[in-house]
Amino acid sequence: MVKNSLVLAPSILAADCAALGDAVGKIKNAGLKWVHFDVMDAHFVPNLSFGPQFLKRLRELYPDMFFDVHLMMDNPHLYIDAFASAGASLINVHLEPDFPLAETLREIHLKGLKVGITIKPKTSVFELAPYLPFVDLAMLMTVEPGFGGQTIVENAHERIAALKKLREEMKLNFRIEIDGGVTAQNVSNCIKAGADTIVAGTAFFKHTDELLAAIAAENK
Ligand SMILES: O=C(CO)[C@H](O)[C@H](O)COP(=O)(O)O
Repeated sequence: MVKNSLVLAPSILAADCAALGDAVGKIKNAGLKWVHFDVMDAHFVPNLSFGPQFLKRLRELYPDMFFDVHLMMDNPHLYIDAFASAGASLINVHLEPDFPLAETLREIHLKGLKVGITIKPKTSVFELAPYLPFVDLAMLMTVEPGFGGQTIVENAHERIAALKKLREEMKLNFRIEIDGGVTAQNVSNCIKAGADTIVAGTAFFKHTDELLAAIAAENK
């Protein structure tokens, strides 16, 4: 059975956008290594966020942090080079848009980065299967992507458990990441269902101590 270490990846989407450097500092001071970057193109999702130049500057300030880059974009393959050069540690692309997905996963891997794939809440977990042998991490969006601060979808636990079962059946060991609506109150059940990599924006930046305590309780 796969037992990946538990990782909390705070999303800086929920931080003060005028002080992103301080936000990464807060993550580091909490003893965490992963930082989640939500990149939005106003096409795949109805919102815009940050581009590679933000990542590049934060990489200069924080050379040792793990930058988990979630591309919510229709054409993510056109930006792999830019985000890799800017300092991404992992690049995560969605399954849903029409672009050369398999080639893009290979390109991310060949650049020496960790490879992630993501699905929206209404996409079947089983659609991930052909790509799972080629990724280090599979992420389930637990809200409709585009905005922070939403409520977690009702079937999050079932979807996490289904992905965990698929991972066991396929004898793989990719990480299972969840993103959206995670709180100190619901994180334990998500971890029990099989999530090992937790993205949290609002909960981390607004309720830091409660979230860290809830995760620490599951990490014993
Ligand atoms: O990908 C995202 C939105 O598309 C965010 O990462 C996600 O919603 C996390 O934010 P919060 O923890 O505030 O729900």
